[in-house]
Amino acid sequence: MRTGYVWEELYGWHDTGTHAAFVAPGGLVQPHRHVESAESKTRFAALVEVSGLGAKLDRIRAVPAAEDDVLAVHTAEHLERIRAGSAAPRGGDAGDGTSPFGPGGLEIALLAAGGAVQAASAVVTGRVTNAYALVRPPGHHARPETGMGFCVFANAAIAIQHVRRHHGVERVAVVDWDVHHGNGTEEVFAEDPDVLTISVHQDQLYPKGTGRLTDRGRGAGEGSAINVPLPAGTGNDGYLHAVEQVVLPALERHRPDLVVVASGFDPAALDPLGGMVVTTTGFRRMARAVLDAADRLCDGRVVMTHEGGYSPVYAPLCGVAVLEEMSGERTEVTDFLAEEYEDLPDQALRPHQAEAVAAAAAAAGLQ
Ligand SMILES: O=C(CCC1CCCC1)NO
Ligand SMILES: [Zn+2]
Repeated sequence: MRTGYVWEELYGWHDTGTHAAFVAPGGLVQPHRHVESAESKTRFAALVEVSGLGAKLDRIRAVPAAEDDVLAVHTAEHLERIRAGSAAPRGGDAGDGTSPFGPGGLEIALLAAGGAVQAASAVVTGRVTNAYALVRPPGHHARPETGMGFCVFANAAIAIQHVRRHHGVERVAVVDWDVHHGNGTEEVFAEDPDVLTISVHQDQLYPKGTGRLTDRGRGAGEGSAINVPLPAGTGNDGYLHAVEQVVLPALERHRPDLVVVASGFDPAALDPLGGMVVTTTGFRRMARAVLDAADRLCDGRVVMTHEGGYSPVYAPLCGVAVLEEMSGERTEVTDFLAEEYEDLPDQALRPHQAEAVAAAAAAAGLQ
């Protein structure tokens, strides 16, 4: 069992400025670092090293994604928008006005997509069993014609199209456990029956108007998108219930050659953007379930691309927990919150959560 790992220091140089989350400079909020700052990612990378886990992983170096790989997913206009912003003295924006980047941002965004491409290539060529691409900027909101939600390029989608074109991969399943709907990945593959996208997210958190039960893909891809909108306040048992009742049966039905996880840690209890109460234990259980399904279905081939997760303290703990499950290694990293939270009523599966999961399973024809 070999687990690949992508991290490049340059990801920490992606500059999202001082937008103080969503208030533009000059608003009523004292300027502060953007909520999508480097910190939660650089601290995750640091914990991988300091815990000793890094020495047991197969380090995969990222190279910038080739432009034809980007253009397999995005429009030429979008790529030019990023190129122009990157050449501007104060940088630019990925397209929605809240996804800024600094001068040179194109190179870093290409390196993020390229990190996902290299991780996926290492998995499908058998260099490693599975791989975690700790990349930045994130990608799961990026649409063909625009970036959004802090995402510049659709990293996972670009990696999927690359391995389908270059390594004969045909059927892919995407499991997105970021607290926000993976609208970009879903849109890229909405008409493609060979790529199943499953998003488990907080109902109508972001983007508004997408990720509904009724959004199931279109045309030839009808049924190739599954959405599991969960109520705010869902904890470990609710998430595991969603995985067991929807994700696993959908994976069994789709029979993928490769599983891609859009790994966001913003469902975590300490995350400033999410409204869920998942702990490291919850991420560990979800990862275990998906990894075991991949073992049954596709020789364990799993690629994870890092998405959201904004707690500088807690996201790193969640990341190490997932990497431990992927690699089979164990570290001395502990999470006292998980121990305290384990017995809280928040973590129990509540009736309205079970109803939401049952509705998603029914909408996906899984019941
Ligand atoms: O973590 C994220 C970013 C979500 C924010 C983007 C703008 C408002 C919410 N997406 O997965
Ligand atoms: Zn998110």
